[in-house]
Amino acid sequence: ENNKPKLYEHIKRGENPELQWEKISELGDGAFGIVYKARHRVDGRLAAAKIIECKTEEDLEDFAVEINILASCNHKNVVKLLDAFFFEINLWVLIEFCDGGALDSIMIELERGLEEPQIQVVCRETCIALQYLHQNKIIHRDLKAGNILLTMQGEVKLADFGVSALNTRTMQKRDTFIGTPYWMAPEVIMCETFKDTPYNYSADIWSLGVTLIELAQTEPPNHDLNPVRVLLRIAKTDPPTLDIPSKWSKNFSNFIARCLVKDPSKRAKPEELLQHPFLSSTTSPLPLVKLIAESTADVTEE
Ligand SMILES: COc1ccc(Nc2ncnc(-c3cccnc3Nc3cc(NC(=O)c4cccc(C(F)(F)F)c4)ccc3C)n2)cc1
Repeated sequence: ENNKPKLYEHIKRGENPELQWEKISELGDGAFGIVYKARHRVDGRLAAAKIIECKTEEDLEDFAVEINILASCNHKNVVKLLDAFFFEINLWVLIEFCDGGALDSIMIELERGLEEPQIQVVCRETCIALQYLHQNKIIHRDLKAGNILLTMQGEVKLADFGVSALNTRTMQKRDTFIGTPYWMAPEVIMCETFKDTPYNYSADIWSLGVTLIELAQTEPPNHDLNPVRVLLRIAKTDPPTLDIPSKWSKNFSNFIARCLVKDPSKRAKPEELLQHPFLSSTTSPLPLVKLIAESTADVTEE
């Protein structure tokens, strides 16, 4: 049908990616395929290349969703799509390489959390990224330190290594199994029917608040509970706070409190947060350059 070409407008078909991109090393083995560090054979650009085996056209459709999201993003704080190929049942997605790695790996490497000036820079850049995504009607849905990438120059780039693309598929599949609507609660109807309700966007702001606690303490609140218990606990208890508030500025604690508001309609928006005193004083990426140098230094020493 005529909508096919539109869905795949960013995916090159019938071209062998290996003629343009050379695999250098393995970056990780994701749930849906291996990710390599790759270099462009002509201009030397570095990329992270995810190679996914697509057995059915449905698989391809799922991942095309992610590629369309990435292709529609053009912002300094969001990872950039460099290339996409579908060749011999393999889908290749190539993203600009961020040489500082993800923030959770940096904290593991350094065996400590970030200092407040470093958290301020990450927080401001991530708020700007969220504002951009929300303006483009994109909800991240999986914001955490593991999805925030750094470069050696101290740039902050929002990524999503999860299976968000597949989630949409399972979401659609889930929708069909959601059962007859007569017994459905209003908020479930709201969530399923008006995907663009402002409340869905504000879920990313809650996740930002939890991510800030993770950056300060290396783990998110309730990390010691099993996943089922956590769901009940988040829904039932008061919003989490920093374990030792006296270690941090009042502005930091207050910023987190504006994100971790249980009523989505009362939760802060990116615009408000960017005016908050915790962020207004930050300008230079310098604190992050120091952090990345330390963490990559450790790696080279090994
Ligand atoms: C272990 O050490 C390192 C060192 C450097 C890096 N740098 C790096 N730079 C860029 N990408 C990656 C990466 C690593 C593992 C898996 N995927 C990566 N990037 C990537 C991301 C995506 N997709 C997204 O980030 C994405 C998908 C949907 C939405 C969005 C967003 F909403 F944020 F725009 C973002 C697709 C394909 C790839 C290869 N890794 C990683 C690990």
